[in-house]
Amino acid sequence: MTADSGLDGFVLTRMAAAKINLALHVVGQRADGHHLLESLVTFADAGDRIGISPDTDDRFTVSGPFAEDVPLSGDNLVLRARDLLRRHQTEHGAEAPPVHIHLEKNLPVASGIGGGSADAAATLQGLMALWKADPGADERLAMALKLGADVPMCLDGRPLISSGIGETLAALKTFPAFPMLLVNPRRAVSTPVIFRTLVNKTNSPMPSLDDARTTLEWLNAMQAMRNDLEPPARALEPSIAAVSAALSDTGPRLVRMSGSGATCFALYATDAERDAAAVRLSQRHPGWYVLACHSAAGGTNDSQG
Ligand SMILES: C[C@@](CO)(OP(=O)(O)O)[C@H](O)COP(=O)(O)OP(=O)(O)OC[C@H]1O[C@@H](n2ccc(N)nc2=O)[C@H](O)[C@@H]1O
Ligand SMILES: Nc1ncnc2c1ncn2[C@@H]1O[C@H](COP(=O)(O)OP(=O)(O)O)[C@@H](O)[C@H]1O
Repeated sequence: MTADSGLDGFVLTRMAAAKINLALHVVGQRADGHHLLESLVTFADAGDRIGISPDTDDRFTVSGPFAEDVPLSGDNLVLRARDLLRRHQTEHGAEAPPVHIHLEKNLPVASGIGGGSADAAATLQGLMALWKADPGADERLAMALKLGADVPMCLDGRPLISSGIGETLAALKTFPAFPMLLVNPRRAVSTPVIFRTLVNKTNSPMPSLDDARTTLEWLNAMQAMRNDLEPPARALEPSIAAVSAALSDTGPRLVRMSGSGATCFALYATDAERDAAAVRLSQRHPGWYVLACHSAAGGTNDSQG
């Protein structure tokens, strides 16, 4: 396992898109301690990248700006996904020959935008294609959940509403794309710690989103929603308040923290407004991670208005 330069020459490449919890309501807790969530989720048109090629032995290499922050051991979600799918193949008498997997780590680690989950999902998808593996929908969901609560939604990759701990997914019939900024203060935040410090485990559910059609209707609906993990994350990591305030100063339509933090997102009316905000924030806060991108559109509505 060594550092490597890039993805040129790989037989197969996959994007592992950043996941954004546009809203996240914690509505209960299971007997096993896992929290029951309702979340409005979309994906960025940017993220990590995975390359896979057949090889004589299994290999794993990592490059990219956040390569040093990911475990290179078997704990890496890329390797856990590979090993899980291989076990499934072996149990079904199917082939799972050695592969070289390369991870281009572009997303900050432990940042609330599901980089590891997206990497696991992209690895499963890539290896299913390479090994011609077809576990079926139920087994695929079970494997994804074994890797993490966010992995099923990352496999889906479209704007959706998730519930349970992330096992129930409902794709959105319409959802607008937005010019979006993702900003992280480069402070890792631990998901289990945030869940543990959350005081109120039973909060009001998300409102019905059945009537939202236009961009304005979606924005109004999202403004009335919350991220219940934001208060405990702000208490643990004060730089989240600074990121959120700096984003709010740039005239966006919505600012909120994603997942368990610390990344905050801002949605803008136009690419030009987003780009001006990105320049301003990068100049004022050179230590922050600032990514200008678009969020994915759902269904047939790809309006950017
Ligand atoms: C909070 C969310 C929102 O999308 O995202 P991130 O902040 O991680 O991006 C997810 O629920 C995170 O999912 P994921 O990152 O896959 O978490 P997992 O590895 O399954 O769980 C890590 C730990 O977080 C806690 N956990 C996770 C999910 C959940 N619904 N309830 C929990 O209490 C548990 O202590 C668990 O052991
Ligand atoms: N491929 C990977 N990318 C990022 N983190 C990984 C990966 N594999 C394992 N991890 C571990 O998973 C944890 C959560 O990372 P990540 O998925 O980036 O968090 P989040 O979902 O909060 O953005 C980290 O503690 C990290 O060490």
